[in-house]
Amino acid sequence: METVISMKNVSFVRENRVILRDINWKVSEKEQWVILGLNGSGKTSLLNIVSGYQYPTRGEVSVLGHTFGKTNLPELRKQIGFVSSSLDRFNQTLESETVEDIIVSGKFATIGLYHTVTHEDRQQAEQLMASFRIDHLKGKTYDTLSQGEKRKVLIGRALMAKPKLLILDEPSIGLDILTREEILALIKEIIVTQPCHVLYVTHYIEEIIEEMTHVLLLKDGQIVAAGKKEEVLTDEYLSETFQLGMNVRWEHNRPWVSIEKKSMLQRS
Ligand SMILES: Nc1ncnc2c1ncn2[C@@H]1O[C@H](COP(=O)(O)OP(=O)(O)OP(=O)(O)O)[C@@H](O)[C@H]1O
Repeated sequence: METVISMKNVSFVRENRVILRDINWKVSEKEQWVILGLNGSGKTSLLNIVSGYQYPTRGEVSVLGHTFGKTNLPELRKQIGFVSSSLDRFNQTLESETVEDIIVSGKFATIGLYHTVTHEDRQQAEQLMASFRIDHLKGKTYDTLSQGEKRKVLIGRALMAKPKLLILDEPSIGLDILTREEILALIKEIIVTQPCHVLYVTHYIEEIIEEMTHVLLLKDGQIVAAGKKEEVLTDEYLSETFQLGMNVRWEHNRPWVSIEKKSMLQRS
């Protein structure tokens, strides 16, 4: 079985602060992982290391068979699709782009189209739009889209490069319940139909759909638990991770949490 991600004793220190400490984590074939943790627990830092945008201070990292320090990181990055709300930083450039151009640009990992686009590229983008049921948005510019439509376009853009690893950093942020379920349905379709692994970061435990198999819990840059979701999503581990008394229950193969009365409305 091929290892998708391997981290051995990884630490990440910035400005004399330990942001990630002694991370030992392995993602194998056919595993779809969710990363959970409070604000500032180190989730984005972990994703940035996986995608080669930040280098660990200590430890060994290997992603999709590329061992850091012995590999060409730009080559690795081409195999990783990254959908993050931080793309909003580039909104200025995105705003006036059409949906189809944004999706095609995913092939070149650029914001804006600066490369020669082939007929095949256009066809692939059309197929993606059809499968995401956003073909009616063709010709529209990004600034005219709803939040949910924008999210679908960015996920489509990430898939354009046929990534082996798709990182989704809080893709449901700012979405209403209906639109969030649409995005989750899309992610389910991707997991089932595409040969790529998903790494999903969220603050909402009920977004862990049936197809997501494993969970990593982070607290203060350290792993609280990592493994099969049924073993990790326990009252004890969740309460420790979120520093609140929490109870988990499973409904329609999804975990839902409630907060214990004594922990409600507490102020730090
Ligand atoms: N390059 C850096 N230099 C200094 N501090 C950093 C750097 N990167 C991250 N941090 C700090 O490390 C901590 C973890 O940040 P990170 O963004 O990884 O957390 P997170 O779990 O993704 O948070 P959120 O859920 O709020 O997005 C934060 O306190 C952040 O300020």
